[in-house]
Amino acid sequence: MREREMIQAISDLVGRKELAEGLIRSIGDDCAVISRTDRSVWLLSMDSLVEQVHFDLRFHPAYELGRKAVSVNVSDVAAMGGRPQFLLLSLGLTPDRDQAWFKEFMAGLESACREYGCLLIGGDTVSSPRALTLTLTIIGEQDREAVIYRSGARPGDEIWVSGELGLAAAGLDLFRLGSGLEDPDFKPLLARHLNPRARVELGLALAGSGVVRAMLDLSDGLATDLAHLCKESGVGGRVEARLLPGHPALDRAAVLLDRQPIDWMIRGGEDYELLFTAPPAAGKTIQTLAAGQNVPVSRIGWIVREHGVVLIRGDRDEGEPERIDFQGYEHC
Ligand SMILES: Nc1ncnc2c1ncn2[C@@H]1O[C@H](COP(=O)(O)OP(=O)(O)O)[C@@H](O)[C@H]1O
Ligand SMILES: Cc1ncc(C[n+]2csc(CCOP(=O)(O)OP(=O)(O)O)c2C)c(N)n1
Ligand SMILES: [Mg+2]
Repeated sequence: MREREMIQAISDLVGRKELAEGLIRSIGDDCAVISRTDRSVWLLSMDSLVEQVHFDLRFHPAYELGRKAVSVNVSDVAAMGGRPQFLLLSLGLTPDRDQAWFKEFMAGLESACREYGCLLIGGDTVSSPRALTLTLTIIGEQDREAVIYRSGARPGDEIWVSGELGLAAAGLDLFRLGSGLEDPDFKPLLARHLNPRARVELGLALAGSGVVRAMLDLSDGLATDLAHLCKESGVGGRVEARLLPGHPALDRAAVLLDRQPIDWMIRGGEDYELLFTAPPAAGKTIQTLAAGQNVPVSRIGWIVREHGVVLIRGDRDEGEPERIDFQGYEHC
């Protein structure tokens, strides 16, 4: 059974029940949404990092791992346009982790918490015989009306993405193959895998703007995450390859490793950028707002009525369209 089918089965099982009092959104978005006050809601999500699945301790320093564990969780709150507030941390510690490692890990975790303005308020500590596991629960908040769901995209919307795509996946491949690790040009790629940052301020600004119809964060890669957004919205997406935001180092790494940059950009995963849709008239507002945050944003395609996610290579009219739905990272 695949990861997607498993989550669907879980959702079908518990989704049959009526929404409990105060529950606004359960399984299916980046966070569950629960009523907080008349005007505001809590946003809740959890993400695990598992040794050998999400990180390799041979090249992942403890400090950066502590930061990443926080950032990937905070990113799910940013994806709803929320403000991160509290964290719970469950540690499954293997016998090979010494005190120096643990101190560095906690220093990284603490620095990220400080940066995002959230507090660690509890958790659990257990032993794990083989794989180190780091599971965090994040709690954020936002005004009820400002929360941005995956389900709001409408035909005619433009599709936007923050930052650049594919860097973390390229960095991971460099680490795996032990290539180019001393090359200063590749630093941004390696750093993006080890220590991504969540786009909290941009998410908040987009939520405040009122012009964004749907949003999520990119963890599994554009091909999968845009498919999630489209499925939840009951629409399809068209993406133009030439509009995807890359990075000069991606092209160099692709030559070195004999890979295609576009594969990293659409299938690689762990970008932790925001993917969102808005009507064309909102384009100016979005550009101005992102410029104010010093975050690049790119319009990469548009939403259509017909289901499916299609990549257009070459020009809009003559490129061969290619279905890419759910071609990103999958666990099972
Ligand atoms: N084991 C599970 N039990 C209940 N809900 C789950 C489980 N795994 C995933 N989900 C829910 O399914 C949705 C998709 O999960 P996931 O793909 O991990 O989201 P994301 O990529 O944003 O972290 C989320 O709403 C999440 O809360
Ligand atoms: C050692 C190692 N191998 C492979 C990967 C690549 N990888 C692992 S999980 C993942 C996708 C994102 O993780 P996931 O747990 O699916 O995050 P979520 O969608 O739940 O937020 C990727 C690209 C990695 N980061 N480290
Ligand atoms: Mg997410």
